[in-house]
Amino acid sequence: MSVVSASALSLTFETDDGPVHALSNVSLEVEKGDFVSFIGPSGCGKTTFLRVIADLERATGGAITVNGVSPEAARRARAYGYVFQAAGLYPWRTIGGNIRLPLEIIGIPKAEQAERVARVLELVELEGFEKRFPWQLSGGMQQRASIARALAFDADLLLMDEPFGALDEIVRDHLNEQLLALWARTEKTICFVTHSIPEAVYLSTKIVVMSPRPGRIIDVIDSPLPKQRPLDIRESPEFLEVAHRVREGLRAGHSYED
Ligand SMILES: Nc1ncnc2c1ncn2[C@@H]1O[C@H](COP(=O)(O)OP(=O)(O)OP(=O)(O)O)[C@@H](O)[C@H]1O
Repeated sequence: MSVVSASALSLTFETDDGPVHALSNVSLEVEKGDFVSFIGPSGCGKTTFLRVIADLERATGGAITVNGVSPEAARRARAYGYVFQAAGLYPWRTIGGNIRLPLEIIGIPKAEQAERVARVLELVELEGFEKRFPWQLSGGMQQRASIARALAFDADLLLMDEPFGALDEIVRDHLNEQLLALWARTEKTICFVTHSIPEAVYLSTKIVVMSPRPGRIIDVIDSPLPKQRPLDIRESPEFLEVAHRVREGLRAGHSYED
């Protein structure tokens, strides 16, 4: 069974300036354990697609299931953790307090909250930072804390919307490595939005190239790269070939617009 199964999905926003076709005829299967990146220019519907999976938007056409059920049923069953573009930590709560907050809201017993916080802090390599406040952490560490918060739900599916977009390249490289290690250890299914070709190719088992107006899929690339990926794999011919195909797809999508 696919984790996400979309078939001829479309979503049109009715706005004062007329309809906006954010998604058109999107069909995609995300299998358990996949690391799927969505790449494409601004406005091609990447965030909208993630939000449909998360039941934060409703499709206006086609069909989608998450873990075999409707996005609403999946949300109620806490099927996913969501990591946003900005870390979005509450400044008046400690890192541990931020991670705990959603667990408090859904009524997880205190002892289990503590266990989960300790486990996810270890997964993102932030042991010892539980009692610090967000402003005492670097941008990269804050983003890791927000990943920890999403992991604390213990869902098999992680939705990540450009989590590293605001970070400099060195920090981003490091977080990409850490995220791959975390993915390998936890065997989660990850849907990841990015604007960066190297990031998409480095991280993914499957790359979905999208194009705007209307937002649609141009190409789906199954990565030939092995699961173990040192950073210097980015200089290998296989890597460069996939990056080239992504770039070609983006270019083709762009000329469609003109
Ligand atoms: N609530 C909304 N009402 C009207 N239009 C919307 C709404 N949300 C998104 N859109 C439009 O739908 C299109 C797709 O937006 P979306 O945010 O999914 O794109 P994106 O690919 O994630 O872009 P970016 O890379 O800039 O985040 C855009 O044209 C956007 O303006």
